[in-house]
Amino acid sequence: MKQMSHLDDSPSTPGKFKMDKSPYFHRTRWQSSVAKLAFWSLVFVGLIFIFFYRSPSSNPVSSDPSRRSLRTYSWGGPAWEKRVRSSARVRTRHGISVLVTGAAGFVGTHVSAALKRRGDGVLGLDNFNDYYDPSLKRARQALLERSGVFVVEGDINDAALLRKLFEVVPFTHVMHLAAQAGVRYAMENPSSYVHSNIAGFVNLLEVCKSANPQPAIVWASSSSVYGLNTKVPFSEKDRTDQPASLYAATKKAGEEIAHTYNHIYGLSLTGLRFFTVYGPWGRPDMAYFFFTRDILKGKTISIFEGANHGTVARDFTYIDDIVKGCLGALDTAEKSTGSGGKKRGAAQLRVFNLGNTSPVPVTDLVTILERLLKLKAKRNIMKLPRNGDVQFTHANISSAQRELGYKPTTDLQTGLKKFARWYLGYYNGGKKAAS
Ligand SMILES: O=C(O)[C@H]1O[C@H](OP(=O)(O)OP(=O)(O)OC[C@H]2O[C@@H](n3ccc(=O)[nH]c3=O)[C@H](O)[C@@H]2O)[C@H](O)[C@@H](O)[C@@H]1O
Repeated sequence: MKQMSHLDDSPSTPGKFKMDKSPYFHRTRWQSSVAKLAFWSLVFVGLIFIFFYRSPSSNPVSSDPSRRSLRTYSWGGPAWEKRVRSSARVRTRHGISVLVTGAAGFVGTHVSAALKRRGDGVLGLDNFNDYYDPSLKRARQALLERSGVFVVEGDINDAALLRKLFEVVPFTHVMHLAAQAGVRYAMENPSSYVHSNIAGFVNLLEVCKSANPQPAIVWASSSSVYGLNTKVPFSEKDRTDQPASLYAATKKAGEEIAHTYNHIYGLSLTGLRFFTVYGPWGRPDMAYFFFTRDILKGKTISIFEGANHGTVARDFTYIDDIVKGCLGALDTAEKSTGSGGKKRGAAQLRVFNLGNTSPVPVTDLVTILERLLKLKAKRNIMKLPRNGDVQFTHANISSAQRELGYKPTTDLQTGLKKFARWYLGYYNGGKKAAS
């Protein structure tokens, strides 16, 4: 055995074997081992340094959206609680107190401002993730702060934070708009959709079902749940079991999850299927927004078309109309029936289309933008990629009209005019183009 281990240790040249016995050799070998160890340690440390320095995700917690909940947000303390309470304070006799998730988002900002304007109590919550330029979210936050809405920085996956908020304020309603949006991005980062639209939603519902009193919840579903449905206009009764993107699948899952929490815990739940919402303070990942940016920059834009040059169209819906639909849903939401996590009776469960009822081809959208910006777009017509997009959407809104008093009044031309005016103002006459 000894010989074996000796052999294992020894260099392969037999001549050197004898020298092993010399004390001098021991010393030099020890020194050279230390030098080798030091050398390899340096190489190792260097490699680690290069890896972290060069890696685009040197801060994996903040740059991987699926792990955003691991980000630590600071909240709590008497001053913080005072701000929460004051923001959520109802200022009219029949007002409601609403927790708006995704408040620094496009729809969230508009809905929060509208609620505040009419005297309701509003508290915002947003994780300010970097799916698109967070400075736009900060600007929306500043706007809300000026009108008295405090936006708490935190994630809907943070149960302790949500519980704390309900401890401080007995919210009558939750307007749940926080989500991972965007149809095409779902192929790049699927887990962020599961994280926000499924795990986050369940976490929120868990806290709501245990709250006392339970709030009524209105939340954002999507027109994308109609997926490959070909029956037009889309009615809430149509099939929604053929989603064309993971985004759509997570929104559809949300509708099923809503059913479960309504059934088991008596939570009052209303899902709103938004149809391609656009307008001032919009989302830079949406076509009308980045078409505007690229036309101003003189960059070519890709316009999708269906098979055999088929028209791709959307039922574009203006933000102010959507806001009215959201307020209508909140105002007609019945109370949840459960308490202490137990159902006491049947509760309301609804789903509504909020669209414009007049689909417009994407090519026409570009023509309107050209007129408004007084510039010719460089158009590249290409086949609709197989990455989640559907060819057209068209809402039947009779249900929302009847039950929410929803009545869209803004056509695409008028709405885009308001958007373009905002865009040019916000980005300094188009000189400072959106990133
Ligand atoms: O209605 C909805 O539920 C959805 O509306 C939008 O999704 P989408 O309608 O696809 O909106 P855009 O991404 O702005 O696309 C608008 C139209 O432009 C087309 N498009 C998009 C990108 C592009 O480079 N070229 C192009 O022609 C799309 O195919 C689509 O017809 C939102 O991004 C989703 O978050 C939302 O849930």
